[in-house]
Amino acid sequence: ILGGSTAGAHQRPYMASLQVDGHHVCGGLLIAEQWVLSAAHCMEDMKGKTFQVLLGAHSLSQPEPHKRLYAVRAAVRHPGSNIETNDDDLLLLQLEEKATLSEHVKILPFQRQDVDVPPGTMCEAAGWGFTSHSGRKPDELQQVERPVKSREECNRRPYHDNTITDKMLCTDSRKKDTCKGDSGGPLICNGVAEGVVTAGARVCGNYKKPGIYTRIAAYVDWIDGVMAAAEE
Ligand SMILES: NCc1cccc(Nc2n[nH]c3ncnc(Nc4cccc(O)c4)c23)c1
Repeated sequence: ILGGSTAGAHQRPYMASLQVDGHHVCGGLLIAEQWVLSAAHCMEDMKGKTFQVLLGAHSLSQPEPHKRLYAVRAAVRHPGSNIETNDDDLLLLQLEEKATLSEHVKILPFQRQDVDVPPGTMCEAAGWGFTSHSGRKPDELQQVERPVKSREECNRRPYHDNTITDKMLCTDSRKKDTCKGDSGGPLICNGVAEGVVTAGARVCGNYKKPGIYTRIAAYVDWIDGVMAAAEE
């Protein structure tokens, strides 16, 4: 997160850190006791390694009583996701067991009504991604407030030039923005998860490349279907 601030400890108890070999690679959000939603692109640099999911954390390094690493029983990428585009950039991770819910670990409701968030709505992104262009990695969860940018404007030059579909939304990215390591994390508007961070042009903090999010409401049937079909 560029231009943001340290979140209050455990004030975002739905935040997940996707870890490979003990290192944070992406964000995620707890949407059910045994399910974390993230971004399909987060599985790209895995080379067959395995994910673990960290829940209940504020600091990535310090011992915290409610912090716990979960093994992943299943990783389901959206069938439409691919490395060339931002389309359908969603990943569902089934935890090895149900998460122990507490004040520090909670489920975040997501938007089920497929209606665009009105442009200008102030939303929040959070994550442990880069806090500087030089690639500084925070130890504690960061957050930033961003206004939604209309799809019509986001699709103009010099912005994203007609690559933003109805299943994506944009936020202004001048100075304050998501960045590497924030992919997969939530965009929260009025207390409800509306989007999942996608890297898009991978540019951070440049007003010409607004932040792009996958609109969760456009994938409710897929999400419900995967969770319902998964075996215990
Ligand atoms: N703001 C959109 C957004 C959301 C999520 C991730 C991303 N960026 C990235 N996703 N993956 C990446 N691999 C390498 N570099 C990357 N961005 C980068 C790194 C250092 C300086 C800088 O200005 C930009 C990214 C960008």
